[in-house]
Amino acid sequence: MDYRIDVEGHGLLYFTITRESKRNAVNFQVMEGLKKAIERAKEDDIKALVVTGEGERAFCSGGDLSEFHALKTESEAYEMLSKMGKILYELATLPKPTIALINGTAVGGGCEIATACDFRIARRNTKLGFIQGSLAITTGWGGGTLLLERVQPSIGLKILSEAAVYKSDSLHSVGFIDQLVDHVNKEAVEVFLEKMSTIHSSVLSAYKQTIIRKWLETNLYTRMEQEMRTCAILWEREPHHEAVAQFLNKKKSKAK
Ligand SMILES: CC[C@@H](C(=O)O)C(=O)SCCNC(=O)CCNC(=O)[C@H](O)C(C)(C)COP(=O)(O)OP(=O)(O)OC[C@H]1O[C@@H](n2cnc3c(N)ncnc32)[C@H](O)[C@@H]1OP(=O)(O)O
Repeated sequence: MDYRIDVEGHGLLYFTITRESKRNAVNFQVMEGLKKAIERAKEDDIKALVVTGEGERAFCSGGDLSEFHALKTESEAYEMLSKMGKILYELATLPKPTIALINGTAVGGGCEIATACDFRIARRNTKLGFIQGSLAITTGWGGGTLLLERVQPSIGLKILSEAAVYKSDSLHSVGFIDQLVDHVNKEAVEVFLEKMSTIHSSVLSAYKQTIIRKWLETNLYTRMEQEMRTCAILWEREPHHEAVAQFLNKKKSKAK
C-alpha cells in the first residue's frame, strides 16, 4: 500500500504517503488514498485532517514522473491532472481544519498538496519549490491558483515564476509556512492545534465556510480547472518530455 490512513487520539486523521524510496511521489494509488482520507475526514468523529509523508527526507516529490511519463498527449495529461485537481479542491474546501505536516523536501505537486491545506507546519531548513517551470510546465493540480489565495499575489507569482527551491525559513517569512519546527512529529501538530482544539468543531467549521463561500463566489474551481488545462497543453509539448527524460536518464546513469 502506498499510503496509510490513521485516526489518532483527539480525532486527528493522518494521511501518510508511504513511498519513501520514491520521495513520496504521487501515483494513482496515492490519489485514491487521499480521496478516501478526505471522505473519512468528513465524518463527525474527525476534527482535523493532517497530510504528511513517510520518513525524514521528503514530504512529497510531486507526480511520479516514471509513471506519468507514459502520458504523452494533452488529453491524457488532462485526465491525470484533473483527477488530482478535483481531489485538491475537495481538500481545500473540506469544512474542517487541514494541515500539511512537511517532514522533508516538498517539490512540484508536493507543494501543491501543501498549498491545498489550511496550514503548513514545516521542519526548519527543509526545501520547498514549485519547480514545475523547470519541467516546462505550470502547476497542474490547481495548486498555483491556491498559492495565489494563500500569499500576497506578487509573492506567489514570484515563487511560481522562479520555479526555484527555497528553504522553509524563507517561505515562513512570506507567510506560506505557518509554523517552523525542529522536530516534525505528532506533538508538533498537537501544539499547533492546542488552542483551536478547545473550540467547538461547529465554530471551526463555520469559519472555514467563510473562506469556502469566498471561493465559491470567485469561482475557485473554474480557475483551478483552467490551470489544469493550461498545464495539459504544455505537457504535450517537446520541452516537457525532454525535461522529464533528463530526470529519468539521470536516474539510469546513477544506477550504472
Ligand atoms: C506531475 C504533476 C506535476 C504538478 O502538477 O505539479 C508535478 O508534480 S511536476 C514535478 C515532479 N517532480 C519533480 O520533478 C521532482 C523530481 N525529484 C527530485 O527532484 C528529487 O528526487 C528530490 C525530490 C529533490 C529528492 O532528491 P534526493 O533526495 O537526492 O533523491 P533522488 O533524486 O535520489 O530520488 C530518490 C529516488 O526517488 C525517485 N524519485 C524522486 N522523485 C520522483 C518523482 N517525482 N517521480 C518518480 N520518482 C521520483 C528517484 O528517481 C530515485 O529513485 P531510484 O533511482 O529508483 O532510487
